[in-house]
Amino acid sequence: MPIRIVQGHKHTLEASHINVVIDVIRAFTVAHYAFRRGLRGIVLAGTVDEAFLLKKRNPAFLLAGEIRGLPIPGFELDNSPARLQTFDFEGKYMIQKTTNGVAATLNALHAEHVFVTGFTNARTTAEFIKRNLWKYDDLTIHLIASHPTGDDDLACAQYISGILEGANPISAERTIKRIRGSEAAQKFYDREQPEFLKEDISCCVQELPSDFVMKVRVVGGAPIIEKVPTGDGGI
Ligand SMILES: O=C(O)[C@H](CS(=O)(=O)O)OP(=O)(O)O
Ligand SMILES: [Mg+2]
Repeated sequence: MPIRIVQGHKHTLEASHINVVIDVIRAFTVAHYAFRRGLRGIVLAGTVDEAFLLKKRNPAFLLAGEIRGLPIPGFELDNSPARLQTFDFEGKYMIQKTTNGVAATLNALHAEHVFVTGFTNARTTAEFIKRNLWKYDDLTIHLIASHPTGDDDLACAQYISGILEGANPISAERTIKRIRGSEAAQKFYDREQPEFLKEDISCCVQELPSDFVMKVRVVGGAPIIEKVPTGDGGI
């Protein structure tokens, strides 16, 4: 089974059947929590200007994201899963612009099926793929760990790979330990950087079984992340 793990967000990938883009800290943890709170979809924006343009065309959409991890002036939401816990997403759409996860996804659209996930939905996503898409004889999968150097997304990619292959899977506990110890996590524990919440990392390392996966669909040239129910085999 050719599963290839790729690290970073500036890749040029060959076409494949499945791409899974991983961003644990924090973009697709944010996405997962927002969907669990009623969000209907996420439009991906490559730049801040593009995000504002999308907002102009769709004033009800929420702007969310970061630059260097920090809030973007004029955006309703930053990239903190902890801060969105009380936000009402019911029936809403979000425009997301982030450094790693969103950029990596925009460079990973050349596949029949494109999924995104953090650790919170990693097992659900891996089991969904195994159940529904394991039918190709010559299946090719890219697991894209979007942080260029950090171990958080790489650990999660290896966790997913272990579940897909079923041989010597890495435990959730070991994966969580690597996420907490990763370079990307350290600023969240730094008391001199209070804008980064340690609660964000707690949000990122929980496994939250869901009845959906997050799948990218390109609508009129615009990539949108949507919920696909796990019970739905006909994706
Ligand atoms: O905000 C984040 O967590 C990161 C940016 S950084 O690594 O903190 O600078 O963005 P993401 O695309 O969610 O990895
Ligand atoms: Mg990240």
